[in-house]
Amino acid sequence: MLVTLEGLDGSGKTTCMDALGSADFLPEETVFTREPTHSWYGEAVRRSINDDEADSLAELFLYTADHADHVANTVEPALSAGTPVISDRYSDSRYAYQGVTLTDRFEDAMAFVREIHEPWTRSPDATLYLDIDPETAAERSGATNKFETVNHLEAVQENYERLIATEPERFVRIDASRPEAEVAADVLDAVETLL
Ligand SMILES: Nc1ncnc2c1ncn2[C@@H]1O[C@H](COP(=O)(O)OP(=O)(O)O)[C@@H](O)[C@H]1O
Ligand SMILES: Cc1cn([C@H]2C[C@H](O)[C@@H](COP(=O)(O)OP(=O)(O)O)O2)c(=O)[nH]c1=O
Repeated sequence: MLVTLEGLDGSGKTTCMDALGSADFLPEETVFTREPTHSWYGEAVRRSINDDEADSLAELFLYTADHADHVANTVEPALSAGTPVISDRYSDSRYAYQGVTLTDRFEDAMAFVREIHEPWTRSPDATLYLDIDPETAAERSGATNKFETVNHLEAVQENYERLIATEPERFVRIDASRPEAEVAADVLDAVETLL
């Protein structure tokens, strides 16, 4: 089973991944992973994130290359062996974020990004959406990169809502504005139920 965590920057994904890492109900071999990954493709992505002049279409393909490598070399092999995979960000991040950065180039940028993935990606079985308002998200994330402004995060949030409306059965919405321990407890409960 592939479970993904999604949400705005600062929504608490890393904090919840840490809590999942010490959950005793998960098999020892569970793969905890993330996008951008730690591979050299992921390094290229981080370089682009920190470059305010990066071309948004080139950036989409860097993220997508990282995803292709992640699916082929981490996600699929684990799933084929029956090992659960939990990923901090995954394809929905591209649909939501690059669905915003590419709005000046495509009529429906999110649809374009989805079409690029559709023939080869492996969709998540379930996605936990850490729901938080853009102001709190920007505050918590410290607005350290070009994606972390309130205006940008508002548009990203709208795209996440579009994705949830399209596939409500895949998403579990978690109110991430509550204290860390409560959010993490809900995430653990949701994953235990899913598995
Ligand atoms: N529920 C919460 N309430 C208050 N602060 C939180 C909460 N969850 C996370 N934080 C803090 O917000 C910051 C961003 O959290 P993090 O888990 O790194 O988010 P993300 O991985 O989604 O960007 C960290 O300083 C973290 O300690
Ligand atoms: C995976 C992914 C991340 N991003 C953005 C979201 C973040 O602003 C940035 C880095 O992601 P990440 O390191 O997960 O940031 P955070 O822990 O703050 O949520 O990259 C995209 O725009 N598209 C993507 O496909």
